[in-house]
Formats: sequence, structure tokens, C-alpha cells
Amino acid sequence: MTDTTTPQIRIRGLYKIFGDTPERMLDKVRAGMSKPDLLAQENHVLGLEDINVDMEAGRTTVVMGLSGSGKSTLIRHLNRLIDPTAGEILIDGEDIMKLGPTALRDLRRTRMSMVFQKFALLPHRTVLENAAMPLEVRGVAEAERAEEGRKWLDRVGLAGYEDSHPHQLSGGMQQRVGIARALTSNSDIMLMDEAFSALDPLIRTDMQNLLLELQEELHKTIVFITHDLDEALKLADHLVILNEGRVVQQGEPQHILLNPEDAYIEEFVSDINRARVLRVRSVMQKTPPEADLHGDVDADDNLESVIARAGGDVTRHFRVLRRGQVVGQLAMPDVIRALVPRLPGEGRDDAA
Ligand SMILES: Nc1ncnc2c1ncn2[C@@H]1O[C@H](COP(=O)(O)OP(=O)(O)OP(=O)(O)O)[C@@H](O)[C@H]1O
Repeated sequence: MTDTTTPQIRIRGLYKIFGDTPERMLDKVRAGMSKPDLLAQENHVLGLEDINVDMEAGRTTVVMGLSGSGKSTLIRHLNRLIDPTAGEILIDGEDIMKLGPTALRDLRRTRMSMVFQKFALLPHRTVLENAAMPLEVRGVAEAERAEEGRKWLDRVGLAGYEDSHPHQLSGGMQQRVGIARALTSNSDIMLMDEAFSALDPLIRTDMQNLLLELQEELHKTIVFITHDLDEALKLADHLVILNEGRVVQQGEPQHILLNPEDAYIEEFVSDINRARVLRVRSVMQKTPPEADLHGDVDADDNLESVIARAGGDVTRHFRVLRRGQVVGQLAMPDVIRALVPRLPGEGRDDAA
């Protein structure tokens, strides 16, 4: 992963108000009218309020929030299933509100793909036909689409199931077909709306790992919606937390975990297994170590593995490597401090 990034999707000052006269409600919302007041006094629903998010090319942006926080409303703006009440959505620098019907169809068919919570496979079509569907819609010849479909089915672990029908597969396998179908479309942008939420926990973990593996290789611009914080922390390069239609905090997941900006986020992250989620790079000291440390750890190791390495010895002090280069040092007290959430009355941790 490089450190230089470009936003492929930019959301600027986006508002969505549901009701009969949403534009007339904008000034009231901008003047601070709350979501409950807007509903009680004006009979309008505040879906999204002043959303500003940049989604980088080749990275995974996770939008996380509880039910009703506005996640689906947000993702549906990206392919214009919903039009905003105010604000802009730029994809590759282009304002998608200005697209004509042909350009909009092109955006939906070739520039982005979707993976749905309920898989949305065609029951009477074979697995291969489902996987190749984006190419069929574009009028690609059968032999070519079958080849592409096979390639991606193989890549998601479904070689040998080409002629099966969706109902013959388990939920996890059906979602693999959903992912293969998205990859067959060869679009840069993948929208994933609660894509793993219908799966059993172990299968869900498998699918998350599959997505991480594919992403290492393919560098898609993924927009992943979830209500599950563990999933969000695992998958996100950039994490956007929504509450009541507003972005309450966004940034690198490790940074959010170490620096919750308000009580809502603090409470949200309080139950997380920090040792598993936090990485050495986020808590190490960046100064070069002096000699005679107790071995090496990798900047991307999680703290759980460092604790295992230390074997109960709290005086251990490691050298930190990234791609074979020394990038810092990590003492066990740094690890312990990062694992204990901020106590009342203390200052917040400093993130890397
Ligand atoms: N068509 C609509 N008309 C009126 N209100 C709507 C409409 N669509 C969404 N809303 C409201 O907008 C808010 C955001 O809903 P949204 O479905 O985007 O949330 P969500 O975070 O995706 O929730 P869930 O996880 O339950 O799907 C909610 O208050 C919802 O009731």
C-alpha cells in the first residue's frame, strides 16, 4: 500500500431530508433543528446532515453506524438510487448529479459494482451465469463472459460449482458468487451494503479474510457498510462513524480507537478487544532504538502477538521492523498503556 492517495469519491456538504418539501427544511436543519424536532414539528425525516467524506482510490472506506444512522441512505447516493437534498458527490472529479441517462447507466454498469446483504442472485440461473451477469448486461459474447466468470469463481474458491444453482449453495458460498459477480464487472468501485451481515459468525470471518486477501491484490475502491464495529475495524483503511445522520468521527481505525472524540465513540469502542485490533505501528515509539533490545516485532503485528512474544515479562523492549527496516521501538509499558482505555479525568492517548 502506498502512502500517497487520491480521493476517487468525494462527498461534499451532503444533506438528505425525506418528506414533502425537503428543500424548505434545509434552512431549519442548517440552523440547528434536531432530527426529533424536524419530525415532530415538520413531519420530515433527517436522513443525512452535512456529510463530508473523501474515499480514496484503492482503499476500503467503511461506513459504520447503528440502525437508522443513515448508512443505506449514504451508499444509495453513490449510484444515485437516491438524489441529495443538497450537496455534491464527485466520482473521479465528476459531479454525478450532472450525468445524463447514458452516463448514469455507464456509471452503474461499468464503473461500480454492488454486493448485497441478501446476495441478490438469480435463482434460475447457474452459478456461472450469475457470476458473468455484468458482462451479459453489457452484451459481451458468451465465450468471453464464461471465461471471465470462471476466472473469478475460481478466485473466490468456487471452482467446480459453475453449473450449480444458487439454492444448492450455502449462504457463504452464495455470497462468494456475489463477490465473483462484482469482480467480473471489472469496475474500480465496489459498494458492499452489509454484505456479510446475513452470514454465521465463522463464515463471516472467512468472507472478511477473503475480502482482505482480494484487496491486497486488486486494490478496489471499496465502500463497505456495516453496523458491526469489529468488522469495521478489521476491514477499514478509513472508518466513517455515523450517528443520527451525522458523521461523528472519521479517520484511520487505530487512531479512532486511541482517540475517541466524544462520549458516543468512547462508549462504542469500549468493548473492543484492543489487543487484537491495535497494531504495533500505532503505539510504538518512533525513535530509533539503542542496542540490546529483546528481539524484533513487525509494525503490523497486533498487540496480542507482542504480549505472547513477551511471555509475561513486562520489562521486554522490542525493536520494530517494517519491511525489514528498523522504524522504532516498543516497550511493554507502551503496550499496557494502549490496552487500558482512558480513565476518567485523564488526558487522551496520543495516536501514532
Ligand atoms: N424513503 C424514506 N422515507 C422516509 N424516511 C426514510 C426513508 N429512507 C430512510 N429514511 C430514514 O432515514 C434515516 C436513515 O435510514 P437508513 O436506512 O439510511 O439507516 P441505516 O443506517 O441504513 O439503517 P439500517 O441498518 O436499519 O438499514 C432513518 O431515520 C430512516 O427512517
